[in-house]
Amino acid sequence: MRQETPPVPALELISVSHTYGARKALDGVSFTIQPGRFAVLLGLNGAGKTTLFSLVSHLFATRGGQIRIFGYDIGRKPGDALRRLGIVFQARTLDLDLTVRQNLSYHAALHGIGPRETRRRIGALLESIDMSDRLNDKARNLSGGQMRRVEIIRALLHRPSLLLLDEATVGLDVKSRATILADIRKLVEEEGISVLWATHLIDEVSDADQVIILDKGKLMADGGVEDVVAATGARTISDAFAHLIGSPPPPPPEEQP
Ligand SMILES: Nc1ncnc2c1ncn2[C@@H]1O[C@H](COP(=O)(O)OP(=O)(O)OP(=O)(O)O)[C@@H](O)[C@H]1O
Repeated sequence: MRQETPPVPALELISVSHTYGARKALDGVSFTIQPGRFAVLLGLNGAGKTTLFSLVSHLFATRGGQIRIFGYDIGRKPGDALRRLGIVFQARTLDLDLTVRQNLSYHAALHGIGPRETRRRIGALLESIDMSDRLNDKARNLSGGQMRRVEIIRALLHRPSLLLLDEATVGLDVKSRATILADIRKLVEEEGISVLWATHLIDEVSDADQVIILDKGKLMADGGVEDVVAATGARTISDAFAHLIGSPPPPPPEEQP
């Protein structure tokens, strides 16, 4: 009988640790995300999500453990690994004095994409987020939600297979949050892209997601929503999260005072 070879994971962390001086930000974290999966990295402020993103994107060197993107070790084969990775950081990174076109073209040039192909990709991606008419607007004239969506399509310009988003909906209104989350879920469904979505908001988790819970640098749970709920003996993922981190999860922003 022919044995099926298992797919190469989109992302693999093996015993990853990171310290800032004496402070341990990540402590032996291991998990795997399979291709085409939407994985939510759930943790409160200070859990270690941004540190983890900095290691996966090679901003920091991995000193403890190993990170592989589609089988490529980020330390040994950074070019091969990073080519497959798109990333949207928590902090805003558009140049406000440049137009949408200039912000996007600059990123495409960094990835060696030619001018004609750049124009084609920018046109198609802007259309997909219904922002074709904003091509020549300065970034500073966009709303917070529009800026985020431009950052997301910028991260997709070089056609990555794995997309990382760090608290992508922070500071946005309810409608923009829902639109962005729905757009990303559509990408997973239609393009088979793999996503690691970092958030502290439990309402961004959906039943079909893989959920990875971090607390104070430690991996507390990793699995399908149903499995994580069952493993903690809770009734909902919100209760499971509260149980694992030892405090009630923060309410969604619209319920915050
Ligand atoms: N440059 C730094 N120097 C020292 N300590 C740091 C630094 N960056 C982060 N830390 C600490 O490392 C831990 C993890 O922080 P990190 O920013 O990765 O968490 P996070 O889950 O992304 O939180 P947030 O959502 O607030 O950004 C925290 O205790 C934080 O104070």
